[in-house]
Amino acid sequence: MLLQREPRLRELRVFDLHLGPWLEELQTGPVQVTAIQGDVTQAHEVTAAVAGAHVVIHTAGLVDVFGRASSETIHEVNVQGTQNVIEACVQTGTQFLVYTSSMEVVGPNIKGHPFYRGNEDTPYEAAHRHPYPRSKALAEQLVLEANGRKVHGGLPLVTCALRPTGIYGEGHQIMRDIYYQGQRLGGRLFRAIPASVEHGRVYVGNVAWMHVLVARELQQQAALLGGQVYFCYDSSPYKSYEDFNMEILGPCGLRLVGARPLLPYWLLMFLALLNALLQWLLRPLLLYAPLLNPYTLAMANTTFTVSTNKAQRHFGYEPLFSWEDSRNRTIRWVRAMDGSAP
Ligand SMILES: NC(=O)C1=CN([C@@H]2O[C@H](COP(=O)(O)OP(=O)(O)OC[C@H]3O[C@@H](n4cnc5c(N)ncnc54)[C@H](O)[C@@H]3O)[C@@H](O)[C@H]2O)C=CC1
Ligand SMILES: C[C@@H](CO)CCC[C@@H](C)[C@H]1CC[C@H]2[C@@H]3[C@H](O)CC4=CC(=O)CC[C@]4(C)[C@H]3CC[C@]12C
Repeated sequence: MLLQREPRLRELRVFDLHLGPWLEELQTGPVQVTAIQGDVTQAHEVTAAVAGAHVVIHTAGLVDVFGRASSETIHEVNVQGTQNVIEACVQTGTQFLVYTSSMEVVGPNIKGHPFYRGNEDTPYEAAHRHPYPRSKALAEQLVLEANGRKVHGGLPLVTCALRPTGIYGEGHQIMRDIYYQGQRLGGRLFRAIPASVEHGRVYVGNVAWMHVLVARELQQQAALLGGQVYFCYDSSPYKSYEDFNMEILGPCGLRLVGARPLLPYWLLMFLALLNALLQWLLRPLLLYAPLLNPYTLAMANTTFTVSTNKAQRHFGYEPLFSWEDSRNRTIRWVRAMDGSAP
């Protein structure tokens, strides 16, 4: 999107642990695209990649709520990695840093308090035990506290953090896994979450667009945007996590069975705990990481939606993709996956 929507772009550097063939497709236009294979936990690699950059968009992260990675690894990538990016900006004189934070920095909290169509100023007790939200909250704090630090050359570092709600769209692995789960169950999914529990979702293209826009406006309005957080939002409907997924998986042939959860919450939590026990027992032999675990069940059962226009007020953000367009693009992606089932 930077290549399509940022006319002043002269070079795009993509720094990632895993580079993919998709990068070759980007290298066909007038803008120089530099792919750098590297690890954000390695400060020297980050510094080398950042040197000479005008703006850094730091979106790398270990997104794991399924117990695949250790809490130490999650912390090392998400927190230490972010610290490395900040120090690289300071040492090399890069003045603008945008961080991809997350709704999870706020909630849902461990007490299951609902956050109903809240905004960046809504009071809410952010309390986390899980390594992922803790790491995102610590990383966001580092980024916001770094705002105003002097970078090499004496100018101030200008930072901000974007907080996407549940991202969906092309490449969404969880949506993909749920689709194949439904196919294995004869085209059916079984409701486990009450339809009344709203969970915020935002299309990946609109998240990308907000990053492009804030990276541009951060340079023009440093005093207003520096040190700020912005929820990522669009016109995706407020629905339960499962009902939202069915907006996409329904047209792909799946059916959600049950107008209300087929099992009581206590039984679902028992099954989630059983999954967690199995994961622990099997770990020496294999990685067992199902969707259902105590954390994901609690998350899915706690309302968390945002209603805000802070990004619009501060830097003129308007979603680039309508709900219909976002939905149709995602449906097309799911349909194109057929035949590539794992
Ligand atoms: N998926 C979601 O619903 C949401 C994601 N986010 C945030 O968005 C950002 C992108 O996440 P997704 O696109 O969902 O996940 P993703 O796993 O598709 O993207 C993460 C990227 O970071 C790279 N990466 C991981 N460890 C690295 C390391 N040590 N060094 C360099 N690169 C590394 C991965 O290779 C991958 O390309 C993350 O910071 C995540 O916390 C925020 C809110 C919602
Ligand atoms: C119990 C299952 C019955 O169908 C449903 C399980 C759904 C969960 C896998 C998801 C429910 C809420 C999701 C999280 C939410 O969208 C916020 C997130 C923000 C991020 O930064 C990363 C992803 C995630 C933690 C997301 C992960 C999947 C859910 C827990």
